[in-house]
Amino acid sequence: MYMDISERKRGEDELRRFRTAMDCTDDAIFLLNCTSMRFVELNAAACRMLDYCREELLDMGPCDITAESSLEQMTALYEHLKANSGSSLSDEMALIRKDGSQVHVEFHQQALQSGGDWIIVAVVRDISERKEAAQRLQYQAHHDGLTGLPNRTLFYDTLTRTLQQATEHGWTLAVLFLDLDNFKAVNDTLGHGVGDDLLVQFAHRLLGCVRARDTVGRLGGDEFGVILVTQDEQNDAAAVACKIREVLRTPFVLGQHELHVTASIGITMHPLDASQPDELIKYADTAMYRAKHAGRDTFRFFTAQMNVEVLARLELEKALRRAFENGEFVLHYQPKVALDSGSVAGVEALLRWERPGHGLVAPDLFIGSLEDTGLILKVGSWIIDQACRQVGQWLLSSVGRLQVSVNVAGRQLAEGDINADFVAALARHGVPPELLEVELTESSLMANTDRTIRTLRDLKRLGVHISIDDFGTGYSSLAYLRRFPIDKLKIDIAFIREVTSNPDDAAIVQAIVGMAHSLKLEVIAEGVETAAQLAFLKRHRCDQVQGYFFSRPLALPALESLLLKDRQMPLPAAPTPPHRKTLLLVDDEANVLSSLRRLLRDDGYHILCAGSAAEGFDLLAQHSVQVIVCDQRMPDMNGTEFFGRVKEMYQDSIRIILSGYADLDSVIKAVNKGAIYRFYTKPWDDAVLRADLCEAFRQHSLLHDAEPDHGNCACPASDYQTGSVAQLAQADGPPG
Ligand SMILES: Nc1nc2c(ncn2[C@@H]2O[C@H](COP(=O)(O)O[C@H]3[C@@H](O)[C@H](n4cnc5c(=O)[nH]c(N)nc54)O[C@@H]3COP(=O)(O)O)[C@@H](O)[C@H]2O)c(=O)[nH]1
Repeated sequence: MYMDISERKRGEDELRRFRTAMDCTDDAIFLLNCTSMRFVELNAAACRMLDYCREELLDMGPCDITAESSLEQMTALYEHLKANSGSSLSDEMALIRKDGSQVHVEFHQQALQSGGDWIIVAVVRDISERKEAAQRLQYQAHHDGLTGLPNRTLFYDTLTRTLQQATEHGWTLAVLFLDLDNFKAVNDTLGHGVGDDLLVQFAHRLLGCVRARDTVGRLGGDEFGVILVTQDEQNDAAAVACKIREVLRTPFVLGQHELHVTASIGITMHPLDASQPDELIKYADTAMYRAKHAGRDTFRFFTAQMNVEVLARLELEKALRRAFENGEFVLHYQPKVALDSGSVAGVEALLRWERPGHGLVAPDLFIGSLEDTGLILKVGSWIIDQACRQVGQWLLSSVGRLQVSVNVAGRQLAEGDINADFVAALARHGVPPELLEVELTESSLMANTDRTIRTLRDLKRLGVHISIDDFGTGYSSLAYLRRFPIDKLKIDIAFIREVTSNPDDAAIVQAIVGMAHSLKLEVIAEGVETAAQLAFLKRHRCDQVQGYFFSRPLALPALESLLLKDRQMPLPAAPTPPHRKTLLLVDDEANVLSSLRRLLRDDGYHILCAGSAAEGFDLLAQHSVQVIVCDQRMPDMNGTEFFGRVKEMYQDSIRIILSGYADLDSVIKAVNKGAIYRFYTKPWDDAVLRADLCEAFRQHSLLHDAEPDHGNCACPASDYQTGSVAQLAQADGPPG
């Protein structure tokens, strides 16, 4: 039996001719069945392009070789081509080779109907070289061919973009303009080849001075630009400028030449100096010229004030580095006094700098710089060692046991190892740990909490005492502070200054003492300067005080002579016993005070006189006063304001205004607030005033004494009926 196979042979011949024709082109050709989404035919160029063999590709679909499109996107595209059969679609995309690498292609696709099926014919051309060439051109147009840095055009574009972001996010930017000093001489004497090498090496060093997000560009010749996103405005910019100067200290090796090169740097700030890119670059250029005129190898800000500030800071930092090496730091000591006994309970070590040509410099002027530069780590360790050494020497001398507290700065706590410092110093000087105390501010505790807790627990285990300095200013609650193993709170000086006259401060101090004691913590008050503050603090059970009232911080010899003379400090006399009837008269006119004193001298009162409201507050802090008579018009504070405060701080007192004129408004307000018990106008009626004072003391005694006074007043009108002498009387009886 014979079969006619001529038809089949013709078909095979056609297919062979078709494949041969397809293989003749360098473009890859893919035929895809739209229903199966599989390739049904492809040419040798397709296999070469993607590095697959024909059989592998015939087992794959378009999604297996494209980097960017999903099946849904492909299907949608093919539906579009089917609907527009006859028209073709061209685009560029990336295909994935067998090894995962990508090849950039340009393709033309068309949909053809074949029987019941739709076939997509894709002709694909490798355009990698063209793309790379375009990219190369683009790069060359924006980069400096010698150093590879962004050129002026790209630097400008980058600055424009960064300025937009800075405006959106409220950042500050610094633009640095750098020019190599004497570069022309290098070119002229050593040749341009050496000059080029120098520029390349300089560019590398420059890149090492900035963070990844900053931009370094070559603006032309030996001029370079830097864009910095700053956090601390001029300090960041100055720090980078210093770093650049520092990296230039190492000589450049150029062939057989070794060159010392410096740069002049100008700095502008956005938004301070300008907000437009060309202005910022121009001003930085101007500032760079100022740096050149200042002698080269330096930097200048465009704004003169910044130069003053930054240069002064840098000068200070340089001097501080020398100070440590030259042993210019010393410790002074300020006594802390126990309020139950009056004895010196310990001393605080306070850093001082004996700066040549400047005398003794207070720490407020340099502690910040020690922290900024990180020098505080070395100086802080030295302070701990010095304090332990001193305690050890005292133990061996007639001074004997004395606790020393040491301030520890935030950065020291966060980055140093104060525990190791104490372990080493205590051992070195043979000192019992309980004779050392650390003072830490609330704010330094708030940062880096976990590490701080570990450090403080270690210190506590060691036996060193822990005190919170400047307490009350750090917005932390006592509940928060309980996480730290604290022994003592030091109330900030801000609350002590007006503690005797400001009801808020008085209330805060009382609350701190009360809460601290309930948590078994000791309390010390700092900045105590007056007997009144001292009396107030003693009365409100503060444990210790420190301040100029007893002693300023002293150099070692002065402290030792104080300690050896008498460790007992004079405490204020005990307040007037409450059973004595104490009357406070407050008037700025001395003759009024002496008339009143004369009038009342036989009535059995302990009379205190104050010439101002301020003196009145001081006397109130130091005595138990039951009745106060105050003038209304006084220069420092009027009577009603005075009594408004007194009412909050000494609620039991009975308060009487004696006025030469009637400012009825404020008096009525004060009466209604319960701040005033009686109001008299001058001249007063002697008998009435005496009788009323007598009654006021009686009322006070009735309300507040365990054993009320039943009338031992010497006043002739002691049986006088209350109320009848008052021009104005408060509505709801005596305050209390
Ligand atoms: N990290 C470190 N900080 C230290 C160190 N030594 C000091 N300091 C801190 O510097 C700040 C200023 O200290 P100083 O100039 O020594 O002032 C202290 C006292 O002189 C001052 N003081 C004391 N009594 C009074 C007073 O009655 N009135 C008044 N106006 N000032 C007074 O207070 C300062 C002590 O403060 P404190 O530490 O909070 O107890 C200061 O913040 C120091 O902490 C150090 O070695 N390391």
